[in-house]
Amino acid sequence: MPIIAPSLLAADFANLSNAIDIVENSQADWYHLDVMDGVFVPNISFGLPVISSLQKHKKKVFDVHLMIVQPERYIKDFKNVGTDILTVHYEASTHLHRTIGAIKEEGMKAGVALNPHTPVSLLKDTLADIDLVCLMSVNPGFGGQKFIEHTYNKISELKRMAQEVNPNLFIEIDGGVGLGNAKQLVDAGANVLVAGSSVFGAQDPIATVAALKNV
Ligand SMILES: O=C(CO)[C@@H](O)[C@H](O)COP(=O)(O)O
Ligand SMILES: [Co+2]
Repeated sequence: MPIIAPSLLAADFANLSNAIDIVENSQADWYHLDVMDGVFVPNISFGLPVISSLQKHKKKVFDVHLMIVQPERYIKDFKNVGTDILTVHYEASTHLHRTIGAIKEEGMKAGVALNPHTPVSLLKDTLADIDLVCLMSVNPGFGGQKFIEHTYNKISELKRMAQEVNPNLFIEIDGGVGLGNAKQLVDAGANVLVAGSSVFGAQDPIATVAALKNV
């Protein structure tokens, strides 16, 4: 069964306690928290103070997706607000190997996200040290976008690479994921599905999470 990580970007920010209830009372496994700085991506979402407030109410895992420049500057800060898995973008990380090490030194799992245009082969020399690869299946910055079909090829290639050096790798798909493509993504090798609008935009978010979990 895939890990389901609802993205709070699609939740009602005036009613975040409802979003917490949905994650905690459903078969969701992780909170996916999209942090955007308006520089790496053309949008600004939320940051440390909001995540700190959520921390007091959560029991499940915080999967933080940093869409910011110089993510290495904030590793300790995200640890301090309860982050379990910290994902930085390949494209924003000049010294990726050092950043991965620094995340792990803080006791978090280390993730690397790839934009749709970034080939998975670029992770050849770091894959053994990474806990999670987040394949962006939309251009980062916004929820509710159309899934990019080429992602299936990237999943298969990454799965092949991981089988050799890191068979427990989390292969996370982020963007445009819903009931229409979840099974095909899992069949291709994904084991973590991020779902924003397909969960929080659904009539029954808890039932939608259950359906995604049981594809
Ligand atoms: O990181 C991002 C967008 O940049 C995602 O996590 C979105 O929040 C996913 O939203 P949906 O495509 O599922 O609506
Ligand atoms: Co994300």
